[in-house]
Amino acid sequence: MDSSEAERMRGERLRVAVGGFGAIGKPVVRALHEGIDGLELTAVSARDTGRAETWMTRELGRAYPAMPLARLGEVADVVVECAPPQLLGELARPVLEAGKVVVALSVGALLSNPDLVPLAARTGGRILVPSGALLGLDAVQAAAQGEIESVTIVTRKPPESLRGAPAIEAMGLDLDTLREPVRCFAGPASEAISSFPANLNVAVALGLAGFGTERTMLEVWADPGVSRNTHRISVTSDSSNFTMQIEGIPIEENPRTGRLTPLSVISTLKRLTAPLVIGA
Ligand SMILES: NC(=O)C1=CN([C@@H]2O[C@H](COP(=O)(O)OP(=O)(O)OC[C@H]3O[C@@H](n4cnc5c(N)ncnc54)[C@H](O)[C@@H]3O)[C@@H](O)[C@H]2O)C=CC1
Ligand SMILES: O=C([O-])CC(=O)C(=O)O
Repeated sequence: MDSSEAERMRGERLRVAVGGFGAIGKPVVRALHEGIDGLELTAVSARDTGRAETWMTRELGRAYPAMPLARLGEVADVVVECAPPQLLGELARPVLEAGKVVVALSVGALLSNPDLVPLAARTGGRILVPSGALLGLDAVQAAAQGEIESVTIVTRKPPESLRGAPAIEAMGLDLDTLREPVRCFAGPASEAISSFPANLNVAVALGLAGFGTERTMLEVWADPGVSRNTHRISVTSDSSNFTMQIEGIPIEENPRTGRLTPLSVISTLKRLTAPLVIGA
């Protein structure tokens, strides 16, 4: 970050761009449009620019500039990544090369782009991972400053929210006729993401928060008995043992994603400039 960038971080408004215009991107764009202290929305990126412009004009009364993911870093200090996971590198590399900030939602894709963290370390860029659909990453990170003995996460999802996952297709599971819960995965978080690239970012975020994705143990259930994306996390460590559960209400437009996730991004954005930061 050069001195003019540093000045902007201190005094001027931070410029924010949003890459991906779906279940997470739209509410985040709306919140930035409605106003977050110290932040200014400068651009968005969508697969279908025309549709995004129509949506913004209808819903917000103006269309913010739309541009390709790889160019968002040219017009923003902070770029929110909420696009399909295979596009994380394309969006993040130029932002990090410029020493800027990526707020990453496709956390699982950090594992298949292992150059991004060293790139950020070299340039002074930063990758911020909101807690997203999860909870308690602050406590897991604190416990990791001591000795963690185990971290487990058991995920139960309504069958509908697992539709399209490669693992479900490989199992030949008919999600429409499930009567009983079916376990679709058991193993380390690091191995789950290739089978569920759009469903288990939370397990990778949990792993990265403390015990490592290879030691963080995950079970995934397609459960016709739940209507919410449910994650139950248990941690044992030399400072504390804790168990946490979250039941996320799926977003209608994209039931793979819960309502809390865009709110978590908005909260992360607010904390970029807030004078008081809780749970930092
Ligand atoms: N960390 C977390 O807790 C969570 C992470 N996620 C992840 O966040 C990411 C975004 O999730 P959602 O908003 O729910 O997905 P979504 O599928 O609703 O939205 C993604 C958007 O990106 C757009 N897109 C596709 N190709 C593009 C391109 N070349 N350029 C620009 N935009 C393009 C799509 O048209 C779509 O509108 C996904 O990777 C998802 O797995 C989702 C939920 C929770
Ligand atoms: O909403 C959820 O359960 C989490 C999710 O999709 C993800 O981690 O990608």
